[in-house]
Amino acid sequence: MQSSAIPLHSTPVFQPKLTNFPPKNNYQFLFRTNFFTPRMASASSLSGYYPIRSLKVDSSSIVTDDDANGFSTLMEYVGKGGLNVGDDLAILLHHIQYACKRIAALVASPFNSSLARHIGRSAAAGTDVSGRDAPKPLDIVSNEIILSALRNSGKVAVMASEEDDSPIWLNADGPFVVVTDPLDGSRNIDASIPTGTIFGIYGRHVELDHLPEEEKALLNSLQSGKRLLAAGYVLYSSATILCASFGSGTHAFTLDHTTGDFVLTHPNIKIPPRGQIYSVNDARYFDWPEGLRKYIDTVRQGKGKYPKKYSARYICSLVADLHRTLLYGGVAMNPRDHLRLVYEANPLSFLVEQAGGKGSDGKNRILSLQPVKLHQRLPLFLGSLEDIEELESYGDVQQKVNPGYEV
Ligand SMILES: O=P(O)(O)OC[C@H]1O[C@](O)(COP(=O)(O)O)[C@@H](O)[C@@H]1O
Repeated sequence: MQSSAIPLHSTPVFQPKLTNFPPKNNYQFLFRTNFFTPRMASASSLSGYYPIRSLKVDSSSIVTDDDANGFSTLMEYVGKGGLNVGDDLAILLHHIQYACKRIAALVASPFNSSLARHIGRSAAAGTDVSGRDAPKPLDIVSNEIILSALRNSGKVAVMASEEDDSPIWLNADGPFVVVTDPLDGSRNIDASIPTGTIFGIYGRHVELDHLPEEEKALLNSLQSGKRLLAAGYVLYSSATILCASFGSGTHAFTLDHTTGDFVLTHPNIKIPPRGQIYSVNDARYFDWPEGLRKYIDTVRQGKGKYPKKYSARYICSLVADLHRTLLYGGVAMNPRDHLRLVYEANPLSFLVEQAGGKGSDGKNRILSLQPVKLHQRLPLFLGSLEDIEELESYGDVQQKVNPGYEV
């Protein structure tokens, strides 16, 4: 139980010095935030971590409240008074959360469109960035931020990112492999619609250590979702929320901008077994197979197993659509081959399962799939256990017609 004595922080009011803005020809300011900059964090610089050990945690020992403050931060939660995930993973998380605070600052910055133009020009030299799926400049910047955080952690052997053609080999001694979509939903960014970062963490396959770098980087990145040690997303919205699982429940932490800490606000999220919301781009209705059409027609008329008329909600930003689904229940889906197994479907299915829900491609459990290609795409259905099972019972729910859409 959270203590009711949550301290109220006074928000500092900064007087902008108008003469300083915008800074002249210098976009570096966008990378600076008021948060602490971790360099190479070490176990001794992060108080209270036990030496490295496996991720088997005793959830009965998890401390969710800090006596002094009435809340616990992400780093306290994973430290020795909480989950005690071990030094290596705690250090890695420290760097990932810092990277996400930088991305949060970037997407909320009044200058991000100038940055987009600036970086867009350099990225465009010799490259066609006009296509719908072409990386947006903020994708590229976010990718760089995550890459530098993982490198600085010293704990990552390989990073595989949706933004890169191939995985990047970082450190032969790094115990972890990180897969990531650094900025999902970035097509929404110019309208300030929520976006998110997704990440999954695996152990490095030591038995592959003898292989050439390129080969072991790829094989380490193609691990089945069943092997995830931890996964998470960060939602950049009216609040910045880091939602993570280390294999013992799904927990969400909200960024307190006054302290720079992610504070535990949603311990042990349990997705309702039924929701009353479906989330899909239903302009695609006429490209859907019969089974999916029937399912949606049925639930929106209140004729499904749950006799309520379902409502539609679709942000078109996977992290935001999933976050709502975790809290309110229902189904978030993209029935066409669009979302990526490695960077999106696996980490998010892990979180959903840890919250008691289900992640499916319409036929199979996502976490049981063996990725064969790094950028493999598939239909994705995430949500309440009973809703997903009902949807799967319609059989024919994967959209095969995928013409590529203009918006
Ligand atoms: O165009 P659709 O099929 O509605 O797809 C929308 C989905 O695509 C995404 O924008 C991801 O696309 P990208 O991986 O190409 O960025 C999700 O955030 C969103 O859920």
